[in-house]
Amino acid sequence: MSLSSWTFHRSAQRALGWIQRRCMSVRPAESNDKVNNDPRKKVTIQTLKTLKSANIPITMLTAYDYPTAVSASSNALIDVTLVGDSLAQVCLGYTSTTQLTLPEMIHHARAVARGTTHPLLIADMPFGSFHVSNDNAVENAIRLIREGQVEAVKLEGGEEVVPIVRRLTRIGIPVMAHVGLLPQKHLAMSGYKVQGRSAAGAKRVINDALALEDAGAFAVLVEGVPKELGKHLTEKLQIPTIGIGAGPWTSGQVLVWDDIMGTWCGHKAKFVRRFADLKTPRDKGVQDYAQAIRERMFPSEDTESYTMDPSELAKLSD
Ligand SMILES: Nc1nc(=O)c2c([nH]1)NC[C@@H]1CN(c3ccc(C(=O)N[C@@H](CCC(=O)O)C(=O)O)cc3)CN21
Ligand SMILES: CC(C)C(=O)C(=O)O
Ligand SMILES: [Mg+2]
Repeated sequence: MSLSSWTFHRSAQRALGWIQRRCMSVRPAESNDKVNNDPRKKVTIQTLKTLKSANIPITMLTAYDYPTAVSASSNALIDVTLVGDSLAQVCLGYTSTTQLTLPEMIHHARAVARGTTHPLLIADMPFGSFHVSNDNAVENAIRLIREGQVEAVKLEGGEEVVPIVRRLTRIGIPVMAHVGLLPQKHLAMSGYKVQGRSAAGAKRVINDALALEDAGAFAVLVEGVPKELGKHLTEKLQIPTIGIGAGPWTSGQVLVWDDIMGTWCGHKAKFVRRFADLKTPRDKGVQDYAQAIRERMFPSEDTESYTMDPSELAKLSD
């Protein structure tokens, strides 16, 4: 594609996106003027801080490919799109997130980036991509930004990842921290268990979160903790908290795409709410399609087939 037609293509795409988004829903009217009611307006790290201070819940949803990214961008209500390493399980069929590689994450992040408009775009740093050394963590975070085309990275861990978070934020890579239940540690923890139920456990999570805020994290994701701890952390931290299984009082909430759509067939955690049931109509679509072929009901001779001019057809048997 030539440079001028490429430029035209991009600006036409942008204009089309603008028109589409203008036609889509905006936030409820009762929200105040701090809210991003303008779907053309890009959500930034500053937006998230403003939302926390205005006490307006931050909305975050995972996406793993172009169509899910387009859907997550389809109205102004979603603030953040996360290319979570849950990608491993819900999209790639691995048994855990520890099996996901950095090239796989980059491949999906790029696709999500192509479909993302106003939401802030964040990718998880996969297991092993930030543990070997600080230099290696920086290299891999740069790959996610440059090749994966995301705007920030998220990484799991407490005090042990503070030096990495400090290094990344200092060189201008925004970091979302992730504390509480850490799925990448399921092997060491013998499963997925709610964290911080005891006072001592809760203090560990609080100290982790405070250290990560001090290291420069712009927000902290809090997974699988009692609701009281979710509230306490949100009050104690300056930066926004995004909860998943952390109760209703965090600065925002996140869930996995397939969990809200009802298409995930594996274990359903207590914190999951299905907001749609797409599995039933999806599987019925497959069944109806196959059945129509078997019964020679597809394709229709009239409306779904091409025709040949009869005179040309006659020549075939000459
Ligand atoms: N579909 C899906 N949704 C997710 O939220 C998710 C993934 N996959 N994969 C990556 C991680 C793994 N996550 C998980 C996995 C299991 C539990 C879980 O079974 N929790 C128990 C806690 C029991 C307890 O300690 O009391 C539960 O029953 O809710 C929680 C989070 C969250 N992430
Ligand atoms: C569950 C969310 C928080 C996540 O980290 C993921 O989707 O990988
Ligand atoms: Mg994750």
